[in-house]
Amino acid sequence: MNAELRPFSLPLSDPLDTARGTIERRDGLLLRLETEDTAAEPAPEGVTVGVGEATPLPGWTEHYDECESVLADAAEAVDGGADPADLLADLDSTSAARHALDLALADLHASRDGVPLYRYLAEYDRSASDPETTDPETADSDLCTLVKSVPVNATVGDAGVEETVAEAERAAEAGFECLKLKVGARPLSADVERVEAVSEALPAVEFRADANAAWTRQQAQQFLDAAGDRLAYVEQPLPATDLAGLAALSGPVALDETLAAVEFEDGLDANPEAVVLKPMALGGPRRAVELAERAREEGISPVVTTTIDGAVARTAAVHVAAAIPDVPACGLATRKLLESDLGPDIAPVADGRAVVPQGAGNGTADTWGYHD
Ligand SMILES: O=C(O)CCC(=O)c1ccccc1C(=O)O
Ligand SMILES: [Mg+2]
Repeated sequence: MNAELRPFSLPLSDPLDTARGTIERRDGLLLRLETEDTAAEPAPEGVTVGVGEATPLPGWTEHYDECESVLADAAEAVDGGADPADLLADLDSTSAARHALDLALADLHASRDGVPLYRYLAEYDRSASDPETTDPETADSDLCTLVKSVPVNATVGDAGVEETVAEAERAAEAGFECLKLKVGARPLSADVERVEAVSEALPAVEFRADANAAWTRQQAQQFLDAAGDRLAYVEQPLPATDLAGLAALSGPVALDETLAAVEFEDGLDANPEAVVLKPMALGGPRRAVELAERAREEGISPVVTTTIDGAVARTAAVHVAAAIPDVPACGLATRKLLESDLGPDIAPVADGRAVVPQGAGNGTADTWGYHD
């Protein structure tokens, strides 16, 4: 197998203001695997390609430099004859790098099988969770459900009341039925006012708020008491590792940063309303689908989002969402925040839903040559 790495840098046209600061650009690496494999039905070209993306974001993943260095080692090992699947374990503490390899492998397998990535992911999860009863002969016919699109939320950055309402109205006008507001960057009373204003302006829309770990226990409870009734949940009201505080809050809470900082099972024990699954922060699309299944077993809602990734990882996250039955609205409408992208958008958002690509694999292998 042959492995190649290529760095990229994507500026945001619309920087995202959060309680943690402003996200202005996304730098990352594409990983391309190519194999002349011995599949029953080899691709006409005689090779199969898988492309993965690592777009690290400290706070959720390792830093860029570490990501680049471990991926360069992995690519060299693959070129030297190592089985890439054996290298995944080495990347356990570098989730963005692991994501690139996990996605490249999943894309390669799905492409070789001639199925869209979401079908491969759903199948992979079934056989992982129930190896005894999954008969490979019949499994595929059981899983022929066509998922054409998945529901997505609009993401509204931190801003004053008027701008927040205007932005929310534009999103609702564009067909979004679920909106996520960034909070925690201004005084509590101002955020409560923003939530009240949007929910009064748009009574039919479901709202979420994301505090990006900005509050103390007391502030978080105060916000939930004042605005909780108007919100489906508050994402990450407290610092990532304050599990006891998160578990003690009264009102609906979702975990995001926490999932990148502690064992997933410990996060589930805090009994959140929802878990925000970022494949980039969890080590890859296959892992994200497994964790979604675990959350569901506990009655916890799995919401899929990205760290504002490029087209390769964003499309893969759409496949992850499509592999989860009855997935709730996901934070996947982030293409419009980017000024340029790794390739054409094959999972475009319209009317509050993202189109799920139906070609083989992730469908983004040609992004490799896009900027050439
Ligand atoms: O979930 C969404 O609506 C979009 C993604 C998002 O908010 C986000 C994007 C980059 C980094 C962190 C976050 C976050 O959920 O906190
Ligand atoms: Mg979040």
